[in-house]
Amino acid sequence: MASGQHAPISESAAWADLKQHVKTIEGTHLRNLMQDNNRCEELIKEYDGIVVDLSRQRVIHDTVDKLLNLAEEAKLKEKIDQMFDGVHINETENRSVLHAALRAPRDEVINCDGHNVVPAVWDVLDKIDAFSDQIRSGSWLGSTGKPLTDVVAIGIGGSFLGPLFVHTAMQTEPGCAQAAKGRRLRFLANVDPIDVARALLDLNQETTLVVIVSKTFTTAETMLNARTVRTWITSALGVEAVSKHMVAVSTNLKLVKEFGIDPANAFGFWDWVGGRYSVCSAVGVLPLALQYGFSHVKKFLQGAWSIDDHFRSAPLESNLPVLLGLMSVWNVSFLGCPARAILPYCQALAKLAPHIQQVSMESNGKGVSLDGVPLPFGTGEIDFGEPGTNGQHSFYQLIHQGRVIPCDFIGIIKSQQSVYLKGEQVSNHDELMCNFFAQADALAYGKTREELVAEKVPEALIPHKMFSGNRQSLSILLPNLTPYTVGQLLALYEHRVAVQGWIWGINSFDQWGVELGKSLAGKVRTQMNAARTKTQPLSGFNYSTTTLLTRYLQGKTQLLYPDPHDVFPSNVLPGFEK
Ligand SMILES: O=P(O)(O)OC[C@H]1O[C@H](O)[C@H](O)[C@@H](O)[C@@H]1O
Repeated sequence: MASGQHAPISESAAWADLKQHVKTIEGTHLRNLMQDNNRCEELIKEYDGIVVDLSRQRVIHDTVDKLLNLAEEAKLKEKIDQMFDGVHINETENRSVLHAALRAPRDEVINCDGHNVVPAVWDVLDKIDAFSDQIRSGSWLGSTGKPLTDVVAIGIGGSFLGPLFVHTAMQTEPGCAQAAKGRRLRFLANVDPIDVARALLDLNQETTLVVIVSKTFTTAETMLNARTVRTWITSALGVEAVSKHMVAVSTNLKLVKEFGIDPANAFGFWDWVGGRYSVCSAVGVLPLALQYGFSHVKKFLQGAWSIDDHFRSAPLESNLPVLLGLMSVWNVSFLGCPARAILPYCQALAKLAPHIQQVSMESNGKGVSLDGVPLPFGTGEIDFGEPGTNGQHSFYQLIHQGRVIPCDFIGIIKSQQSVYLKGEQVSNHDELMCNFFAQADALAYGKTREELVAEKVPEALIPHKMFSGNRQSLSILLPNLTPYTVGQLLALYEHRVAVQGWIWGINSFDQWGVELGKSLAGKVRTQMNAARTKTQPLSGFNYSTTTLLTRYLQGKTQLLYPDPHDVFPSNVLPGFEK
């Protein structure tokens, strides 16, 4: 190792101690561990209405102590402090990591490079408050004098997944639903023209506001979609309509202006907000405020801040994101479980897993330490998930009897919607939650041969009907699903991911791994253009790519640009008739 470089955490005594400890845990079964009420009580934690039950993790008191030793070894407390102090912990990009400042109360002081960033955050929030109110109240009208009732938010990755998650979670909350009456919010992420067709279906240019969301304002997919939708607007309403129908969210206000958007209609944020951590900036706040009004979105920010404040101040042993992160490190690095299932028993959380997938996998899927030293262990988790009970009828088979996949069960005490049919044993939400409670115990306890014999199951079927159990999960119970608790849930996961990254000693805030594919796509684009317009032969690709590309190019001979009206044929997109 070069001088100045740190040894990976796996060379520490705390890591070795945990490795050793695995043998002790291998001698236990959750079936027995769950009988120890004191242990369970110790592992059930609560903060600001959220209950986190870690008792079905494969841990005993000692394990938690040893994980806390590992946290100390990794200087976790210092790392948390450094983040809130605005230290440039994203070293490869030389940036602070201050998404928590996006939800800080007005009177909070959070410094970045010697100045308090909170007033600037609130300047943008106030601007969104005023703008969204103008749109919603109809004091801002489209170019033909009609109110703008529909919003299309164009963005991808972090400029899409977080806002979609929160929108999905708020949609059926009664107060939010009431506030959104008569309005539509659509997202356009994929560069696939099919996504354009879906996003614009049934929309009318005269009543549509387009929000282009891109931190860099250079992302190829977003910019092509933005140009496409601009054409959709201008070919119906004229070029002058852009100022009334298109606004932008970006850190790159220069490019926003060059695109033709009035700087007055641009909502900024800062390089200390990572894309996947940007939902609390104008990236999420603007589209959500347009749909639901700023007051609801403000509660979402307050919920996130509640966890931020807890994260920076609670002792590590009762700090929810810290404990959640440590459990994940234990599962991934010591118990050999590289995947994690995120299973909300709430349809409104249907987009939680896709969002956390980016937050977690883009943050922690790294191969080298902060110092650039290749790591002798794998980092990151393979995150996936679906709402329960849908997942139960799909992939849970594998989780029960196939591979061991630690699960996050998320349940809600009071549902956004209440249905209780006369004569039914339980309400519909209770029925859902019966599954939430049952699945965690089914995984932990399993089913033994003895139990099956007692049930007189035929011998030949016994091996098929046995469940090993001892499969770890954790449960998060929220009092309800409101903008506030959605904010809490978001921050809980964001900080948990950061904790994991700090323990592993990686930079969770860069994403160099997405660059290579982008630049290779650029090379293909250049050659595709040359092949289509100058019938130039392909060069520089391997045999396989050349073969497939040739087949692709032969399959489509279109060389001319169609008339804009053909770009949006009327049979696909009403409102774009010739
Ligand atoms: O917001 P943008 O600059 O358009 O970036 C959109 C996305 O681009 C890349 O794929 C990055 O890996 C993501 O982290 C980012 O969220």
